[in-house]
Amino acid sequence: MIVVKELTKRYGSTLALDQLSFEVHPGLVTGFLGPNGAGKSTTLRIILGLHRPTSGEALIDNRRYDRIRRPLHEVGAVLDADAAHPGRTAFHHLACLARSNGIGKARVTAVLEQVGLASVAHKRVGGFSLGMRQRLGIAGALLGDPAVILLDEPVNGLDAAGIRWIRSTLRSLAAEGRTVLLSSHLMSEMAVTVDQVLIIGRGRLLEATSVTEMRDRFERDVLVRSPRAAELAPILTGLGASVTATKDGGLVVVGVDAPTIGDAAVTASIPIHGLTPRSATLEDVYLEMTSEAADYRAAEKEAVRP
Ligand SMILES: Nc1ncnc2c1ncn2[C@@H]1O[C@H](COP(=O)(O)OP(=O)(O)OP(=O)(O)O)[C@@H](O)[C@H]1O
Repeated sequence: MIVVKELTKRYGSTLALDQLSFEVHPGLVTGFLGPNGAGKSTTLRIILGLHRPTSGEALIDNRRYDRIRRPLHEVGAVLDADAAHPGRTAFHHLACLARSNGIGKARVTAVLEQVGLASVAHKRVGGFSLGMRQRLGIAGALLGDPAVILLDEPVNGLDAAGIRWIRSTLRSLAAEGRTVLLSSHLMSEMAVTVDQVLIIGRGRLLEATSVTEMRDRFERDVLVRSPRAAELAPILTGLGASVTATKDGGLVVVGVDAPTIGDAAVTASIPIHGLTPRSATLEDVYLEMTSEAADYRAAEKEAVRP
């Protein structure tokens, strides 16, 4: 389990993290989302002891990363798909990593097998596609069989097959009881991959919830069109709906679903000309949540332009 407690990080005058707190639980895939510059990489780097927080702390199973004696056995991370030297073979790259952590070659062979790179184990990394390099990164993260796995933007630039592979790999790692945290700035990619989402903007936590909860919460309304809308409205209100008339004579109905509205109209012999359920996509919700933070960054970049 990862616990982030009131993390604040300043880079000079930039407040990258502002009292950020959250928990990441085992057995689930958790997405760490936020627009560019929101503070995701900074947070991951602090969790991994690569940056020092200005204040607050990040704990992995109750310890700071720099207090963990055999880190590769407890935390596996992929921050950059290009971390491996292009002149080395996949096997050599992993073998070096393994040796420095007291891990044997049999484990190297096993993780190469696990990520589907066994057939190219002795090929140079320089000739690998992004998808293969990403698999190699994950193989490195899995070397020590860690309970916690952190990935920074793992699906960035991958093709559909690569994304599908990452998704199923992360799901099975979580199903084994591991804590899996991955960052992304794209909700669309995360919606089908993660169970939980942590959304940040301007270094602050905006939302911590499950994907299912987020979908339910933001299910929107039904747009109803009827030549006798004025008669239909009180009937729907009587069913517990909240009904608002639009300027062009439609009804926006919240609280009852489209079939219920249709049935009520038939019972009252009121003709219906349109019945449109409108649910926000997770992407809409995410963009709405983070728009202020994104605008702030865009404005900031605009301001420094010559
Ligand atoms: N080493 C650094 N020195 C100065 N400022 C930094 C440094 N690292 C990050 N920042 C700033 O801190 C803020 C958070 O950056 P961070 O890279 O953590 O965001 P992010 O959410 O990972 O963004 P992205 O999706 O673009 O990678 C940004 O304003 C960034 O410019």
